[in-house]
Amino acid sequence: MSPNGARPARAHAAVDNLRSYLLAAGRRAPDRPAVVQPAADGGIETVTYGELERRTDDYAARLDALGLDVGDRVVVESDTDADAIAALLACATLGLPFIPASPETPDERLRTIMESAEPALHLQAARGRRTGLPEGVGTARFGPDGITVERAPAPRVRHRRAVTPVDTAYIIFTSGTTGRPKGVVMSHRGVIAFLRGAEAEELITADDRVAGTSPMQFDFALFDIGFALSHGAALVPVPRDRLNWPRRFLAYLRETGATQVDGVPSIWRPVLRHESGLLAELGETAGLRGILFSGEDFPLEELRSLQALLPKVRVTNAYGATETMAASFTEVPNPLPPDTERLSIGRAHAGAEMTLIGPDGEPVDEPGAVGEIYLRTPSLFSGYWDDPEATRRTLVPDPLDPRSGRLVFRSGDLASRGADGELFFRGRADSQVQIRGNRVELGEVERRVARFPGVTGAVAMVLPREDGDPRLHAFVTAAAPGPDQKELIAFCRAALPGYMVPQGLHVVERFPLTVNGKVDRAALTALAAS
Ligand SMILES: Nc1ncnc2c1ncn2[C@@H]1O[C@H](COS(=O)(=O)NC(=O)C[C@H](N)c2ccccc2)[C@@H](O)[C@H]1O
Repeated sequence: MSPNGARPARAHAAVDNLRSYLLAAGRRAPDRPAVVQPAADGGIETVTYGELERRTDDYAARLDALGLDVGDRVVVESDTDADAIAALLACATLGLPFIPASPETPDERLRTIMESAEPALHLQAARGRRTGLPEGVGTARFGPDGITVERAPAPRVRHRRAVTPVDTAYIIFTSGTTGRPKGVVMSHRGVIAFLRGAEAEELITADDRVAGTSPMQFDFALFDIGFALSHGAALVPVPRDRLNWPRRFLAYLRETGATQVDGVPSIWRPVLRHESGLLAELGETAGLRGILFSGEDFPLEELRSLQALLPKVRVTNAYGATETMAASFTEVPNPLPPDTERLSIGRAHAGAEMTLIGPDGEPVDEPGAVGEIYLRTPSLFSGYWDDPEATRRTLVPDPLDPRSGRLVFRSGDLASRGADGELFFRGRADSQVQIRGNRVELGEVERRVARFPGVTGAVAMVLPREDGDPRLHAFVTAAAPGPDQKELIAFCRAALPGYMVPQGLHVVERFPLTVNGKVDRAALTALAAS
């Protein structure tokens, strides 16, 4: 029992909490669709906002009975569907930070995350297959009939009485560059401040149906949930077994009436390669009107092909990091001007601001000059879980107003400003590489290689060599029979300075992808070493 006897209050409806914020739009219209998903009988079913709220309350009552305290973590392992969303919102209602995980998460990685986060409970879908969970953790399953507890969480004292906006809504573990996953801690206030900024962009309305294609442990999936529900729109989570087959993916978009498709650039690669005709038809005859991408640069040739097939569809470049959910939404001009070298990431969404800072800590304002993006925003993360050192390096005093005590997000991304002040993404600061003392912009190498006839994609990387200088490698995908390597190198030499001509060339069938759908550069490194 809690020291003061009474049970902890739930999040008060009047203060910022992810649950009340995401269900508010549906309160005014409880019969509108909240989630469109596969039905048990193989068809499509719609879960209304009213049903979603009832399921959320049902799960919250069951979780409350377990005696957890505000701040106790809950791993929620599932693909995205209405029940999973109800589980997330039930956690938010009680102030239980959720740690989303997708069923594809390898056992070892889940164990590492759980050792770090020490969750009170592992909650998976009724049909989830995860076993062998650590002894000290409670285990339960959620489904249409509510939550069934297999192993109750250890009893604890409940110290907290209220759930406040600065309490943690979720922790997303990203694969930190050092290999140890970093837990990005996001408060209710941070997420809601961001979603309010996104709403100000007026990208969608309550009549939209937003297809989400990211796995749940990627904050892109949480963005899709928040983005759709905060507008009172419907979310259409695309099951993985449909996403991976172009024809089925496009059929599912048509069947569910998706009007907006969110995802990383790589989700379009198989569709462009194998089903461009069906895609064009979808743009013509179905209700598709928007595509939003994020996570990494969209290769320009692929983006041009997509726009040519979907001339009426607005493409939005959503830029940002998990630590602030995102930063900007920029419409991609259609068609892309032929001399486009890099994509604009525009300006920060309403309520935030991106500043470029040079190596000397001074602002960089002149057009074309490269600086590191520092983001001023109310949607800052609270810090990295249990890692004050990494937090101090990333949440830094505002370089333009250091005495104010205000912190800003040091993004690690480089950008330059265009003539009207809009930003252009120039890659990661830590991937700015030196070859023989010269700074190489990998994007420039990739763009040149991708222009070679027959090349369908290019990724450039600098790989260290035990004995000598780092070497510049290019990995290409190409239509058969693949490029003549000497001709491709000569083609690069004709336009790039010597130090930017790839010294290693590797033709691959397709680019390896991370679980979040980004190009897996670590896998390419291993391939180059093999
Ligand atoms: N539109 C981009 N162009 C080019 N590089 C990019 C871009 N969006 C990120 N990135 C890169 O990815 C990094 C962030 O990676 S991340 O923390 O995993 N987050 C994401 O990738 C997605 C992000 N949280 C998000 C989710 C939902 C909507 C918008 C944005 C950024 O620092 C950039 O380097």
